[in-house]
Amino acid sequence: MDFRNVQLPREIHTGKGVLNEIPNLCEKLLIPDNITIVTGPTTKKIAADYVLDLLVDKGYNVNEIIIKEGTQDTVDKVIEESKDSNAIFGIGGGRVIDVSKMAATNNKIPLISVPTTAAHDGIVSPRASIKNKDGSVSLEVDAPFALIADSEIISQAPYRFLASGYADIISNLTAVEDWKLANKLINDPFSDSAAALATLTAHTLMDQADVIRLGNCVSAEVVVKALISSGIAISIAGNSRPASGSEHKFSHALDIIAPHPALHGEQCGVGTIMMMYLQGGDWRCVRDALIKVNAPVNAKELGIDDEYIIQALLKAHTIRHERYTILGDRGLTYEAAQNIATKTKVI
Ligand SMILES: NC(=O)C1=CN([C@@H]2O[C@H](COP(=O)(O)OP(=O)(O)OC[C@H]3O[C@@H](n4cnc5c(N)ncnc54)[C@H](OP(=O)(O)O)[C@@H]3O)[C@@H](O)[C@H]2O)C=CC1
Ligand SMILES: O=C(CO)COP(=O)(O)O
Ligand SMILES: [Zn+2]
Repeated sequence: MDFRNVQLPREIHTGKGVLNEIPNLCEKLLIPDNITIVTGPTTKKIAADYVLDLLVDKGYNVNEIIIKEGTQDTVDKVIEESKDSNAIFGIGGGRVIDVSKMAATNNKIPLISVPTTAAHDGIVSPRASIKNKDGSVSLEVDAPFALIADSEIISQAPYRFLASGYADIISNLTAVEDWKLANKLINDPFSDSAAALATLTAHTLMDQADVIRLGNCVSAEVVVKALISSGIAISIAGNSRPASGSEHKFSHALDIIAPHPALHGEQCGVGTIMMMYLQGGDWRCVRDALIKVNAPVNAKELGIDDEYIIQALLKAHTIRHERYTILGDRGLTYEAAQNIATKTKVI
């Protein structure tokens, strides 16, 4: 029999002001004495210092590490500096949370994920993306032990992050189609329940564009809950297949090629429009939903030159080559790439 461990967070707290629940949560989770907070220079002031005071008031010894990069060197530094800690709090954006996930997994201690934006489903998934000389590598890690997502803080972040999280969820639509294709063509293991959850989450958000565009606490909570569902779909699948297909390959390629890449979810949203065109789906409907939430739908709005879009389309199939998608083994010709991007109004 094939046993697999599906890892899910044990505690999920979302809503306005949930940061204040952190001391009681620590008590409930029986976290003993020493806590490491990993944060960034901006997010330190937005949330980490506040949490640090709450924890110190509760009697904890707290060590705060401020990181600026999501590289292996940074991970190694956090592993070393948190080796005597009983838990890590990752308080910040995706980079901070991924470095925290890596360190917590390595040191076999629980990670409490405290996102300050809802820009992608990495806030809760058992994956970490670490930068290297070839761009980045996506690694399997322990899922966060708990998630504390304060919708007030998340709604006060620049609106762009929320639209990015929305687009990252919409990209589940093409990811799942790619996964079905790979299952039919090369017998790639497929999970009906993970695919159904990922697709349902994307459809639910498609219908909620008018709520998201308001950028308030309710919008933040709707996106956070969708990101949680998507992260759970990844946990059930045991890999990122339900949430990452050809559109993510395009975004990963842009991260390598474009001199100034846009946000992860923004790029995935534009990739979804083009890959859905290739898959024969209703790409106009995806485009309309992204326009409604003010997410980028073309090269200009991404702030990326047309030529980099074409180059990323040409490179996309080489990223994580073993993951079969609509791009096939050989990828696109220059003419096909140009045609897809033009037809979908991306360039
Ligand atoms: N694990 C996974 O499955 C996934 C991981 N990723 C990874 O996540 C990273 C991208 O994450 P993302 O969150 O977009 O970006 P970053 O974590 O890089 O954060 C971008 C900037 O936003 C700042 N910031 C964070 N929160 C706020 C806030 N509330 N108000 C104002 N500024 C804020 C950060 O501050 P500060 O300088 O303090 O950090 C940083 O300067 C990449 O490394 C990517 O590879 C992407 C998708 C999935
Ligand atoms: O971004 C992700 C899901 O939204 C994770 O994707 P990757 O596994 O391609 O890094
Ligand atoms: Zn993503």
